[in-house]
Amino acid sequence: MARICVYGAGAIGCYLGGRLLAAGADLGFVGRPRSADELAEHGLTLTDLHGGRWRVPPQGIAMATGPAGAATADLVLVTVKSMATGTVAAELAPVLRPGAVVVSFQNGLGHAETLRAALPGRTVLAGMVPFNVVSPGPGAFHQASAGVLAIAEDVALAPFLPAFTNAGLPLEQHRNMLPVQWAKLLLNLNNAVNALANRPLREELSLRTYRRCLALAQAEALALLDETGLRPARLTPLPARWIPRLLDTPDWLFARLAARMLAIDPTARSSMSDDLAAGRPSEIDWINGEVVRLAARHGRKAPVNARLVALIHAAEVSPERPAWSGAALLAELEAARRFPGEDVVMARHAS
Ligand SMILES: NC(=O)C1=CN([C@@H]2O[C@H](COP(=O)(O)OP(=O)(O)OC[C@H]3O[C@@H](n4cnc5c(N)ncnc54)[C@H](OP(=O)(O)O)[C@@H]3O)[C@@H](O)[C@H]2O)C=CC1
Ligand SMILES: CC(C)(CO)C(=O)C(=O)O
Repeated sequence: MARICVYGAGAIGCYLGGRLLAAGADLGFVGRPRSADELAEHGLTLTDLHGGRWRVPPQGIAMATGPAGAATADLVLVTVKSMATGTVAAELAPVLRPGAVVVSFQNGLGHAETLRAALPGRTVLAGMVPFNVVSPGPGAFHQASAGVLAIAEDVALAPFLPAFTNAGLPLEQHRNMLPVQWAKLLLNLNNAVNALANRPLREELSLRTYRRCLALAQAEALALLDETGLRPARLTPLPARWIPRLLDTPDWLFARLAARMLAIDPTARSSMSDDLAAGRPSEIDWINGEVVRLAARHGRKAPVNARLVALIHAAEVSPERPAWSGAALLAELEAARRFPGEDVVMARHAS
């Protein structure tokens, strides 16, 4: 049986790894000592929004706290945050078997390229996790929204596909992952809005002022993508370019038109919100920062996304967790859009 290693035992790693283990996969984790202690005490309990529940007892979990845990793997799923990709690539390089396949199941772009550069001779593929995972308690991981895992098409995946299918997590293969990754990134532009709002996703997305903040960030990114000729893949019932208009509809209409977008566990927050809550650096430079870099490459500016980057960096070092009202954040982003050259912080966050 093919051996799988999940590198990074956090929300996504524990959920994917736990589901695969529960379906009988030969799988081990590489994670931090605190994650090893958590899983050794509590095992894994996986649940999903459809009422599914899977249990892996502590004795069924193999967890290494260093790269040696990946040495025998045929498939490595990289599930660390963006800033850790370079370190993981360097850690994998001396231990990974020559024929091993590596998949980046991370948000943002370019992680597969970073891993590939450090891992010559291995197949490195981009993947995409569309759903949210929350941890309601120690060892517990809950899939809080729907979606199908996406991955770059490759013949090297064939031996691993049954394990994912058996686990109820089939892999949808895509010939070109870049449009898929950009479509996910457009949705992830909400991570910053959600983190600044300091509210659960469902509550935040139910309020038009926050949705209009997201619409501004998405419209800016979509205009740049249009210029480069990149058409984002369709991950939602509506094509990506219509979503800003949908976001701008009144709350009652949005609730009717976008029921699927609001089908999220009421406690779920974006992974960026979780990062701020835990005092960890965020992935803002790999999400909204990617839009700012795209603009710069084309001699343009992306002032709305640049402002979100600045606000999140400020929140990362703020002693108090900001909780922007929708109106204040919208005014801030509108001002950034209207006066792109000026670095003025308009409104202060108001609860
Ligand atoms: N959470 C979610 O709902 C979703 C997340 N994603 C994306 O998935 C990726 C993973 O996110 P998420 O699971 O939330 O992240 P987490 O922070 O929950 O998990 C990552 C884990 O990896 C650990 N880690 C980091 N570096 C190493 C290393 N060198 N060796 C061993 N362990 C390491 C981290 O420890 P430490 O914190 O100490 O560094 C942490 O425990 C991100 O790119 C995220 O954007 C995508 C869809 C949804
Ligand atoms: C699933 C989604 C879009 C929102 O939770 C996400 O990717 C994240 O939180 O990072």
